Amino acid sequence: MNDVIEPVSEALLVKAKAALGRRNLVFVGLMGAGKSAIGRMTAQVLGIPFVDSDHEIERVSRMTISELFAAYGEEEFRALEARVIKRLLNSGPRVVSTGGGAYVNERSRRHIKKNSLSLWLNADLDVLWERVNKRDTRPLLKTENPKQTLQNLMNVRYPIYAQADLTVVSRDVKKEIMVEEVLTALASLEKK
Ligand SMILES: Nc1ncnc2c1ncn2[C@@H]1O[C@H](COP(=O)(O)OP(=O)(O)OP(=O)(O)O)[C@@H](O)[C@H]1O
Ligand SMILES: O=C(O)C1=C[C@@H](O)[C@@H](O)[C@H](O)C1
Ligand SMILES: [Mg+2]
Repeated sequence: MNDVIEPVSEALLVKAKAALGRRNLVFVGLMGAGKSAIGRMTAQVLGIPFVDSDHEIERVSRMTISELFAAYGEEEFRALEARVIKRLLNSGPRVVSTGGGAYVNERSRRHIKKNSLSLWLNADLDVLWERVNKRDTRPLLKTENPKQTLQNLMNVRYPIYAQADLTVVSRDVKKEIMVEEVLTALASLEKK
C-alpha cells in the first residue's frame, strides 16, 4: 500500500533524479533505522520501483526470516541474501531497502558498490530501540538483553555502514522530512 506523500519541491526532485541517473538507490543501516519505510516512500517520490530485500527473500523461500535463521543459520541466510540482492540490483533502477546485515556482508556489499548508490540511515540507540522493541520478528535480537545486543551491533557495523556513498541521520521526525533529506543528500551529489 502506498502512503499519501506531501509534495516535495520540483527543483529538488529534478536534481535528485539527475544525480541518481540509472543507478539503484540502496538503503542500508541497522534494524529499525527506517530503511523499509523511508525507502518505499522515496521510491514513490522518485517514480521508480521499490523492493525490500527481506520481503523478497521471504517471498522466494516461502519462509519467514526467523524460520530461515532457525532452519539454516545466519551464514546460509547471508548467502541467500547476497544472491537475492545481486538479482534485484541487476534489474534496476530501483530503490532497494536491504536487511540490516546485508551491507556488512562482503559479498552483498560488493554487489551494491558495483551499480548502485548506497545511503546509510544512521540512527542512535534510543531511536532504534524505541522502534524495534515492539516486535519480535528479528532473530538477532532474541537475546537476554536485546538493547545491549543492538549496541554491540552498532559498534561493529557503524564503521562499515559509514562506507556508504551518502548518510542521512534517521530520527523521530515526520517520514516526509526524512524523504526530503534523502533527496537533498542525493541532490548534493550533483554539484560534485
Ligand atoms: N522517521 C520516522 N519516524 C517515526 N517512525 C518511523 C520513522 N521511520 C521509520 N519508522 C518506523 O519505525 C519502524 C521500523 O522502521 P523500518 O521497518 O522501516 O526499519 P528497517 O530499517 O527496515 O528495519 P529492518 O532492518 O528490521 O527491516 C516502523 O514501524 C516504521 O514505521
Ligand atoms: O541486522 C540484521 O542482521 C538483520 C536485519 C533484518 O532486516 C533481517 O535481514 C534479519 O533479521 C537480519
Ligand atoms: Mg526493513
